[in-house]
Amino acid sequence: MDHTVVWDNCLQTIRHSVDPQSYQTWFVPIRPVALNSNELTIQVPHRLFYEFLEEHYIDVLKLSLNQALGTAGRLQYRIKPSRQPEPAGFPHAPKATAGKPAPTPSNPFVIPGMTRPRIESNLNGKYTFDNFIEGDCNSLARNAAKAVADNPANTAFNPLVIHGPVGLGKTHLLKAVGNRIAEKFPNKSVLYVTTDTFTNQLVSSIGNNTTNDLVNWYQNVDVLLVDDIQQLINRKKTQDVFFNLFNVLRQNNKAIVMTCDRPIIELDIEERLRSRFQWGLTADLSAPALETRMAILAAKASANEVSIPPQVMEFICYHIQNNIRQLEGVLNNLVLHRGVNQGREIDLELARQVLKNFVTEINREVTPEVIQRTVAEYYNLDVEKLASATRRRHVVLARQISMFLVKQFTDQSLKAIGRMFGGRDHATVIYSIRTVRDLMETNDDIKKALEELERKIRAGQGNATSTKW
Ligand SMILES: Nc1ncnc2c1ncn2[C@@H]1O[C@H](COP(=O)(O)OP(=O)(O)OP(=O)(O)O)[C@@H](O)[C@H]1O
Repeated sequence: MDHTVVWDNCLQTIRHSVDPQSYQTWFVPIRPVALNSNELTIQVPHRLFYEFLEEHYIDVLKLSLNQALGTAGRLQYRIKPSRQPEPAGFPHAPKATAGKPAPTPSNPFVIPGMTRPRIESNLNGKYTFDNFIEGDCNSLARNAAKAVADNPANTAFNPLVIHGPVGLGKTHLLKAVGNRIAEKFPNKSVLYVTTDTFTNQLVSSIGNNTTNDLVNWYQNVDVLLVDDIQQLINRKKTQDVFFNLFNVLRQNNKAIVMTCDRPIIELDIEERLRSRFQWGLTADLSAPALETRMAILAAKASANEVSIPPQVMEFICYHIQNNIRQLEGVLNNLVLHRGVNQGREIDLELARQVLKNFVTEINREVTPEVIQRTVAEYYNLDVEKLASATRRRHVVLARQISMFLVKQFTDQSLKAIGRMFGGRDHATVIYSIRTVRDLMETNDDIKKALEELERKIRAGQGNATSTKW
């Protein structure tokens, strides 16, 4: 068996163990290069690849190697040498004519009458990798962006395209690349531009007959950061000019990072441009999980020196799920309300008030019915079972936990609680509450279940009071 056959066999296993996007991103670019007895050497395009594989796919790689070479199989990585020849047919950069220096291009960012180029304000240092919270939803994009920022002249991800829906941090990452490069490599020229701005510059350059100047000027940048390339759609002339610029920059080993609100494959632009955008790495951002949203909100609150109690934070993040900009909007409104109300504490009531402007549906108050429903759902029971006479163990436990939670979350009397659980007397309710308290001390599973239930109840409701256990 030679190395290609072994690697093909490995890929068979890997393909069944990872999702198609990860397979495409992390395994298709790998090349097998050698097999020495039981040691397979694979070539990866970049150090980040190696680190990412080791961090996220080591088990899959081991499994595939075991199956291909047996348990003695070993894997060796080799990093691809950085300078690669361009793909065939790649257009060459226009060169200055021999003997004549290339004309000094004019800066399209300079507004007549202004001495400072506007480009400065586009990278004001606000967005960095440090204040970008990492989660499963964004770790590929963040790591790839950081790899480009750490080594812009030699990046294997050229272009890097970050795509994802509104408000999930595309611009933040793009600017973080720029800010980091500006800090680490002050001699490199970094340019952040939105596709709209580029189009506007192009339109006015056409009017002034200075399109060549514009393109020449852009060719001088070392790192081009282009936001919102979906704005290329239906702009034929911008696509043409951008196509040439892209080719020249890439051929000169200049890094290009772009953002898009959709995957490149769905971008309705000229095929030649789309295929070039696919040469590098495409990394997506997806909606963050509750924990990541909480971490983001906590970081933003702390940056604004605002203190938000954890249950209020959870309540907010439970309701704002798909857009971090909205999360920031809620935070800003809370700060505003707090100011207007002379330093009022940020509590659930205030959060509820503010959230009404952001989401159409805020869950109802905590009632015994809500608690019963939450517990029944958690234990996969019909809610009626909680009030029934059945003595089956898991139903009894769910019933006792429900009584306990109703006592914690509401003002219901023991007698009233007994009534709502099938007419039980108050001694039974007391016994149930004690039992649950004891179980919490001695049984980790029950403790976890109660924490989870409490979280669900708080997160789903607007006015839960804090529990007393
Ligand atoms: N993981 C994160 N950590 C910290 N802040 C984040 C994170 N994700 C998003 N944000 C913040 O959310 C706000 C919106 O992000 P950004 O403007 O980058 O979104 P976008 O994806 O470019 O949106 P659009 O498609 O509307 O342009 C920013 O203030 C950004 O700092």
